[in-house]
Amino acid sequence: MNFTSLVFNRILSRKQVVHCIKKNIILSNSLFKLHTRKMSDKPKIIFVLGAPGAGKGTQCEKIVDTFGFKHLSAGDLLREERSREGSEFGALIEDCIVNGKIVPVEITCSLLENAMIRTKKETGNNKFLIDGFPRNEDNLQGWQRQMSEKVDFLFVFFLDCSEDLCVGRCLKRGQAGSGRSDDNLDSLKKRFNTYMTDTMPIIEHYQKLNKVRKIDTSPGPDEVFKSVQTALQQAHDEKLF
Ligand SMILES: Nc1ncnc2c1ncn2[C@@H]1O[C@H](COP(=O)(O)OP(=O)(O)OP(=O)(O)O)[C@@H](O)[C@H]1O
Ligand SMILES: Nc1ccn([C@@H]2O[C@H](COP(=O)(O)O)[C@@H](O)[C@H]2O)c(=O)n1
Repeated sequence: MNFTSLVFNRILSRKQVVHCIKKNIILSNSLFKLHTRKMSDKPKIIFVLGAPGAGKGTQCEKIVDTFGFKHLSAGDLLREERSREGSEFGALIEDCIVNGKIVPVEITCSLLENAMIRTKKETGNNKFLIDGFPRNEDNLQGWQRQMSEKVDFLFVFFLDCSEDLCVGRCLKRGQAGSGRSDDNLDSLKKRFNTYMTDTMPIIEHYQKLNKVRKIDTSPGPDEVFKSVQTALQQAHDEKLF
C-alpha cells in the first residue's frame, strides 16, 4: 500500500500526517485537504426545517436520545430571550412570534452561536441539531456571514407534512396548555404564509445543493422516527459524523 492510500484509508493519524509534513514527505494537496477535513473538530451541524407542527421538536428529542446530538431550537432560544429580564429585544421578538414574522438574524444567530459555545464548554458535545433555522433569506445570509466558516454543515432534515395535519397538531398543542402565544388560528395562518413564502425557498436552495434529506412526518412519531433513524444511520455510515 502506498502513502496516498494509507492516508486515504485513514491508516495514518493526524499526528503521523504532521510528522510526514515535518519530514518533508509530500502529501498531495487534495488528499491533505480531505484528511484534515475528516479530522476537523468544528461543530457538526444539521438544520431541521419543516412547517409549524411538522414535528421538528419531537423528532429532535428522539435524535438526541439515540444519536447524542444537542438540540438547539431557534424558536425556544428566542422565547427564552423574550422572557429574559432586561432583554432589549423582548417586545420585538414577541411581535414577530405572534405575527409569524422572522426575527432579524443578528439576534437569532448570536443566540445560536452562544448556545453552541456554552454546550461545547459545559458538556464537550459538538454535534448540533439546529431546529427552525435558517427560516428566510436574511437567516441564511447572516448564517453564511457569521457561522459558515466555523462549522461543518452536514445537511438539512426537511420534515414534510400537510398544512391541515400541522395546524391540527398546533391547535391541539395549544389546547393542551402549551402556553405559546402563536398556537392559535390567527397566528397559524401567518406562520404558514411565512413558511410558504420565506422558508420553502431556503429548503429549495439546499435541495439544489443536494443537501436535503426529506422525511414524511404524517405518520405517528415513532413511525416517523424509523425513517429519521435510517437517514441518520446512512449519514453515520458515510462518516459525516
Ligand atoms: N408524527 C406526529 N404525529 C402526531 N402528532 C405529532 C407528531 N409529531 C409531533 N406531534 C405533536 O404535534 C405537536 C407539534 O409537534 P412539534 O412541537 O414537535 O412540532 P414543531 O415542528 O417543532 O412545531 P413548531 O414549529 O410549531 O415549534 C406536538 O404537540 C407534538 O406532540
Ligand atoms: N429562525 C427563527 C425561528 C423562529 N422564529 C420565530 O419564532 C416563532 C416560533 O418558532 P418555532 O420554530 O418554535 O415554531 C416563529 O414563528 C418566528 O416568529 C424566528 O423569527 N426565526
